[in-house]
Amino acid sequence: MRIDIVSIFPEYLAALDLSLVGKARVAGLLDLRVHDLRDWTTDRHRTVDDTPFGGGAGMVMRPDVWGQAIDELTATGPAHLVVPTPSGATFTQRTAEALATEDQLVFACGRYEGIDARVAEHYRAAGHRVSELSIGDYVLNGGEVASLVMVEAVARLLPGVIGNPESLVEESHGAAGLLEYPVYTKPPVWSDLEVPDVLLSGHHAKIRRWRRDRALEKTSARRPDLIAALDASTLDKHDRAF
Ligand SMILES: NC(=S)c1ccno1
Repeated sequence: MRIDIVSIFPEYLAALDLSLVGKARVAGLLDLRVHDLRDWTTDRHRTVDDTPFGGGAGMVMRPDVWGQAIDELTATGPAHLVVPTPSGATFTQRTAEALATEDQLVFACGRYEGIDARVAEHYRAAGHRVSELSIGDYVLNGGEVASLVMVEAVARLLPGVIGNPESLVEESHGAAGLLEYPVYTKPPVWSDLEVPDVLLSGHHAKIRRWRRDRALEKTSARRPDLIAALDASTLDKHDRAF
């Protein structure tokens, strides 16, 4: 997969050189490129914004500059344009799974009051998939942090990035559709708190059942909406599997 991220603060994306995503790039599992939007400007001040039509506070990012950038970055084939915005559809694990199947993602990091609406409109009309996505109901100063979040969520799903793909199944919001059960490691007693006996029993069926019950318990308490979204067959599968 190729991922392009365009920003006026490319250094914001330096975190993607680190840890699992950084290792995946070095290993060739992910072709991730970060670009400075100002490289597509043509004036001496490298201007990327202007005042909003209709008035109002702040500045709007110009469509012509974004158009030059996205045209160049999508020239090699069908790319999915992702625009992080608080007015977008909610980004979830299911969204990450869908984006992880794409050949190329282009993240357009808006700043100021956002990107001229015609950019998304133009690329939809040109046949590109365009997703305006929000990582939550709050406002950031730009799309860079949201892009970091979404790129990490997508990249970790790519083959070879996570050491043990099995761990993707039982983690929160994974295939099981639940929040993850509580996890423990050595020492067996810490701060007068003991690890649950069943986890020390070596009885794998009981451990699976205990984990399933804790996952259901936690999900029911914290995210009853996820329980409601599970169809009966999934819940039944939980009973059969644990
Ligand atoms: N909530 C999101 S994705 C966002 C982007 C910019 N500001 O907020």
